[in-house]
Amino acid sequence: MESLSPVIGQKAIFPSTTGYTDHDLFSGPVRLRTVRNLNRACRRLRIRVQAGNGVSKNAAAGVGIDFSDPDWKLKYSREFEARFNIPHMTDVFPDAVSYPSTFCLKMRTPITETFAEGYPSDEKWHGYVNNNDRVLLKVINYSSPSSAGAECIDSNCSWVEQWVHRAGPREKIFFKPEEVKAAIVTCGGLCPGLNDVIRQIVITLEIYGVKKIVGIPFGYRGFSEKGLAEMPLSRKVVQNVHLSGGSLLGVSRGGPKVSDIVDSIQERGINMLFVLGGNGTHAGANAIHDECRKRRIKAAVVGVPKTIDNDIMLMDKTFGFDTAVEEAQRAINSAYIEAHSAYRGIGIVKLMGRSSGFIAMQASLASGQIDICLIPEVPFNLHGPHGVLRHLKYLLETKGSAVVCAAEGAGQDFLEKTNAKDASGNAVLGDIGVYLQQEIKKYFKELEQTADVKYIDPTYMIRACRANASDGILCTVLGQNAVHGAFAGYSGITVGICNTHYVYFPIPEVISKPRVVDPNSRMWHRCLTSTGQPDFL
Ligand SMILES: Nc1ncnc2c1ncn2[C@@H]1O[C@H](COP(=O)(O)OP(=O)(O)OP(=O)(O)O)[C@@H](O)[C@H]1O
Ligand SMILES: O=P(O)(O)OC[C@H]1O[C@](O)(CO)[C@@H](O)[C@@H]1O
Ligand SMILES: [Mg+2]
Repeated sequence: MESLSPVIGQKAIFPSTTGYTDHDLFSGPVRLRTVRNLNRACRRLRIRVQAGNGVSKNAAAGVGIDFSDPDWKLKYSREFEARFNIPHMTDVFPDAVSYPSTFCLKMRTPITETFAEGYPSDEKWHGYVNNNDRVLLKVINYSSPSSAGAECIDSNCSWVEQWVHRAGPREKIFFKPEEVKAAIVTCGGLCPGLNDVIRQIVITLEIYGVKKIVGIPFGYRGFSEKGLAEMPLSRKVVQNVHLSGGSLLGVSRGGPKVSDIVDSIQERGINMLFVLGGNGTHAGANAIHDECRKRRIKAAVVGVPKTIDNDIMLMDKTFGFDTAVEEAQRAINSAYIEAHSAYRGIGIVKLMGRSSGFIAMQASLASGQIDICLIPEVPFNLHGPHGVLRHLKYLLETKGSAVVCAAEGAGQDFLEKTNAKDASGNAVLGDIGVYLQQEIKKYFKELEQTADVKYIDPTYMIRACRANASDGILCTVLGQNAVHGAFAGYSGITVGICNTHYVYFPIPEVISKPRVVDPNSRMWHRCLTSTGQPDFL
């Protein structure tokens, strides 16, 4: 089929031409100077958005689509359906046999040891999800490309429905529970909720009747490193693990080649693999899925996206993000109290967020204590008449104190590049927090003005904690749905929440690029409104 999607995994997007309205920005009392600055911000933001914001929106728009074709919408929908098709075991094994699901909550007979009497099932139970059920990926019908945050396919912002697969238990399953050996692995950095997801996967597997469940220790490394033994898992083992942060199984970056991982999967007889991690981990999971197909191994590889950075495409949020934001507020509050109590105090908080400023933006919004929020997606000047330093001077003169929240990926252009990489190949970033602290001190020293600068770096504290209630629930649903997806015979998929519903995505679609804050989104505009910060360009 002719490719109609402009860029795989990327929607064709027309940028807003107006950015935001005066009403949106000036709904609260704003100082005159700030109004002037915000006006300038509007103009500059507009220019920047049109220039592309890193992701060249204009360049992506309409590429490959013949809008003069009266059927272009139909073709786009078909192409979309194909892109978001979720790989199934029957793609490779057309004769794969299905069985009535052993997941049936209505007939609560205890799971028998052997299923010798046949699988428990209840055909009248309406708790299953039909394979043809779909969830709408985009729910806003933008009337114009100039609407804030508009993501359009054509220049009229025509409405084209985009459906993705609904997650949940299916009536037919493609694995006999007694033949399943399920493994769980957690990779990358820590994230609140890892233990909650592990727990739910184990509990749900047991409900299906699976007896062989193991944890692979310390991420993908656990597949190859000697001395790292599988950890047997059961409801009893995981019962209370969600009460603490971290990962029961341990995490790591780097590790063996995909072919070595698949060798190990074959040797161990694993036929269900649940992979908890971020974009790198999912790239690995997809490669494992591909390699299993190549070798004609009947295995289901299912991901559960984990990242406090919230940088995974297409989903409302990833688990752990809410908790990280909540924890981040504690650091912001401390910085605020320090700054507020000091004579001409300035507090700086650096938060995680390698390429996405979601934590910094949301924590700034939630706390209401931030005067300047700096994120990787929005460039800024430190020096000069419109720079951050000049604004800090203004804040000290008018408010007496100021608090800055910076995402770790912000302002990297100011820092010396080292080309250093971590074990997974991720760039090691310079410390923007330390740099800001130094530059602020220098600036006020040169002005011969007092500035009491306090720097807080709560980095690991915001992700090493236990999941909060909302993340706990999200983890529960995602963990359960991961198991349902595997039993349904899907592989190379990941689970997510989409417009409050739960869905399965093919892995490549969610890792095609990092999800970033759209500087033209209502949320970033709300953040600017809340902080009152000007454009720093
Ligand atoms: N393209 C890839 N193909 C195969 N494996 C990969 C790929 N990228 C990363 N990995 C593996 O995935 C694991 C986790 O990757 P990484 O350290 O980048 O964390 P992540 O999953 O992106 O999570 P985080 O959000 O914490 O960064 C590592 O073991 C790494 O070797
Ligand atoms: O120090 P570590 O464990 O490599 O993790 C740091 C990284 O993990 C993340 O939290 C998730 O990718 C990033 O924001 C951060 O750069
Ligand atoms: Mg990553």
